[in-house]
Amino acid sequence: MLTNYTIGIDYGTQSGRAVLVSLQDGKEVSDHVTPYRHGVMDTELPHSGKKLGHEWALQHPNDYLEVITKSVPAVIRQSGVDPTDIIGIGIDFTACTMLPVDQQFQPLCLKEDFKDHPHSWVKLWKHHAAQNEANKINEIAEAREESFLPRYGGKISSEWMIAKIWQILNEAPEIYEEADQFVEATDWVISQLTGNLLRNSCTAGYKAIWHKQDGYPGSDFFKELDPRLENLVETKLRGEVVSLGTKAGILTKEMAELTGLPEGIAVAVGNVDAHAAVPAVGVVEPGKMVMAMGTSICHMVLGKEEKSAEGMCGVVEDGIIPGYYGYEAGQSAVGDIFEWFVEEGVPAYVKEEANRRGLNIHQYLEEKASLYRPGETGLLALDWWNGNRSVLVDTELGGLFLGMTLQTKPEEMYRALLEATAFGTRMIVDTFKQNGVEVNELYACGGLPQKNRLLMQIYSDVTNLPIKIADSKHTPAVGAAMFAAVAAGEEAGGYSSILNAADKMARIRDEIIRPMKENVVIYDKIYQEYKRLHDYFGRGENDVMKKLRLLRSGTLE
Ligand SMILES: Nc1ncnc2c1ncn2[C@@H]1O[C@H](COP(=O)(O)OP(=O)(O)O)[C@@H](O)[C@H]1O
Ligand SMILES: O=C(CO)[C@@H](O)[C@@H](O)COP(=O)(O)O
Repeated sequence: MLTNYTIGIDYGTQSGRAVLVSLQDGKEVSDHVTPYRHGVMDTELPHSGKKLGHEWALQHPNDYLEVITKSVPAVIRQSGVDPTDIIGIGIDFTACTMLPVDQQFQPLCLKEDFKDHPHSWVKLWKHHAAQNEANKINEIAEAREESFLPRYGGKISSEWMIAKIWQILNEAPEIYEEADQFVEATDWVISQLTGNLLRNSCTAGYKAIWHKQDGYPGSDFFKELDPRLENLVETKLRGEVVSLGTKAGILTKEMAELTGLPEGIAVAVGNVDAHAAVPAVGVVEPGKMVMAMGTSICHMVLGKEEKSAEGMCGVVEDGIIPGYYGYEAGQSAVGDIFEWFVEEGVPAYVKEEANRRGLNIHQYLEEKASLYRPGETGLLALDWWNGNRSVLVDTELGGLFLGMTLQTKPEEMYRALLEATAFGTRMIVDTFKQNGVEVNELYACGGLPQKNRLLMQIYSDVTNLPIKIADSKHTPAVGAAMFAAVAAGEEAGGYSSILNAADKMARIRDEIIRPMKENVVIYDKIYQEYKRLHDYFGRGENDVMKKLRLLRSGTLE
């Protein structure tokens, strides 16, 4: 056991990161990042340059394979570890990131006949163009009093599998017809490593309305959505759904040659990025909320009973850790909002000054924004730059700044954006608590906790909760490596369960960020105003944000 290692790969929004992890203590021996060559394709297709509509977000499946062929050999090389000591590999992915494939699991977008068709490509989690379909799914599910709806906080999101599939059917029936199956990218990558296509219970549960006891919604529900969808589950969503930590198969000879890994090692079934992070910070019991903080935030918490909370993304039995109900909620833009501001919203003098001081713009603005006390900017923002995932589940909402004057400074606006995202998290925490899901402390992982100290203090002050930070550069990847150790099994030198793996491998920093009393009091007052604005613009009292969208698309009647 002591000399064994596994590899975990975290497929994020902009890059894939591999880590080689020691099974003895969870230490990341080496890591390597491969940025996606095609990034997020949200304006046009490769090859043809064909324009994409508003709210589209696609990816290139070959970028995922490039992460394997570049980052895996790199981590083996850097580590100096003997490849024969590597006993398994696992991955986690953004979700629902899905694609249509043919019978040989080949993505339709890689076939000559379909490469110029936008609907043949991978739809990234943040592809929000299936909102009409999501609205209809919700309307019909509500009218039929479908029992699955409360498990998803009352609403199915346009980010998820069924809405995305239905959009394909509506806008490109020929692609729908041609697809042998629609699969999560995480399951597709595993099929490329093993030759087996298995659906993991985590993405199926959270993103495709699958339930451990009830399975998918009935064919009568799908038929009412659209008669052409009646047999979707038995046809294009068919396949075994297996639990996390299951061995999907063994690494193929071809993949072994491409990566330098031994042929035949265990490959774990796919997982979701945020969910994989939970055991990696040692959270295997209720009351501890894990925030995977990057482009977006996913909020994960475990419970002993199945409860319903408005706007949560889902509660899935065994969805994160076996034996518990796993709850997920989220904010669909966080780091992305800060990036938007840094790229689109700061004047030249800020860039020059940051440059002169050898800081990036985030660092420069964080430093300046830290000099303010809560409330001092006089600003309040709504964090809906990419819609609202929880608790409103509405991708058609937009961002808002309030209180600007001729004296407003960029650092004040940056601080207001950091605060707005913290208020969004508080809304989620409060909603869970009000519905009987315990949240007593926060655990943070992902890129943001390491990059922005002010942000973390604001989150602690706004929620009035202590925050523990992951002691790992790529926490979800470590989680994926832990599930790989479980897939390999004790007999191969791995672990018999994810609880045992977490016990030995989870790592958090010693330092805890604690709420500062004087800040908590002021933020509590500002939060009441945030809540009022949130409800006013988000719950239908003033639909101006939606009207503006309709005006933009020329469809306001
Ligand atoms: N110093 C910073 N402060 C706040 N946000 C930052 C900072 N540096 C980068 N970001 C944001 O972090 C996000 C990337 O987060 P990361 O966790 O690395 O990636 P991913 O979400 O793809 O997993 C980007 O949206 C970027 O704008
Ligand atoms: O929605 C989920 C998980 O359910 C995430 O994959 C999605 O928010 C993307 O996460 P990142 O911000 O890229 O870490």
